[in-house]
This record gives sequence, C-alpha cells and structure tokens, in this order.
Amino acid sequence: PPQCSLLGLWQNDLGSEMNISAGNNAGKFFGTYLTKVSATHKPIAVSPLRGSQQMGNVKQPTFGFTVTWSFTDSTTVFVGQCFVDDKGKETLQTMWLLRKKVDSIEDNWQATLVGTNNFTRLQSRGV
Ligand SMILES: O=C1C=CC(=NNc2ccccc2C(=O)O)C=C1
Repeated sequence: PPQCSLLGLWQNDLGSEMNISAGNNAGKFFGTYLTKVSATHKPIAVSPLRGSQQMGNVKQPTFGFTVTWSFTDSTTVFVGQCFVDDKGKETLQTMWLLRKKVDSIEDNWQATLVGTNNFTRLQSRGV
C-alpha cells in the first residue's frame, strides 16, 4: 500500500475540513483547519495548524498537530496514526484534547475535553 502522506485535504466525522499544505523532510507540516463546529456565535474562520509526523521508513506514520482556534481562545491538539487499507484508502485515526480558555483557575478542572476523531481524504485523486 502507498505510504500514507498527510499532505492534502481531509474531512473528519464532524464535517470539519483540514488542508495540510506543506511539510519538510524532518516531518514538520502545517496547514489550515475549517471547523464545522463551534460553541461560540462568532463567525467560523479558518484556523492555523502545525504538527509533525514520523518520517522513518514507515508506511503508516504516527503524528501530532495543534490547532490554535482563530476565533476563540481555545486550543486543540490531535495525536494519531495514518492507516491505509488494502484498497489504498487512507484514514487518520486520532484522539484529541481540547483546552477551553477559562476565566479563573477555579475553573481549570473543567477546561479540558478529550475525544476521538477520524479523518478521510476529501478529494479522491485520480478518477
Ligand atoms: O472555537 C472552537 C473551539 C474548539 C473547536 N474544536 N473543534 C474540534 C475539537 C476536537 C475535534 C474536532 C474539532 C473540529 O472542529 O472538527 C472548534 C472551534
């Protein structure tokens, strides 16, 4: 199966879209994240993401990346692995931590959410 490259357009199970636009051969990559969910009533804007992935001779690299939400003071970190099935279909299986900004340390205990999220490619190449 082809090596799983993180570069390109991905969509997660919430419908959010992620474009990983560039990476270097040290495994660093960056891109943009257009969320389909937001707890605020502000207009949803594109947010920047930066991350890194394993670059050894791996077919299914592990990675991590951070999304700094541009319209709220929250941050989400994703960690996961890219898998290719026997038909060459790639998925990113991730878990995430969402850190919401809270106004006081007394609320610190309730400020971090955890969950899982899977991404599949948005535009299939070829036909
Ligand atoms: O203002 C905000 C704050 C947090 C957000 N979290 N989104 C996520 C958190 C975890 C996993 C997926 C997403 C997503 O947006 O797809 C989005 C907008």
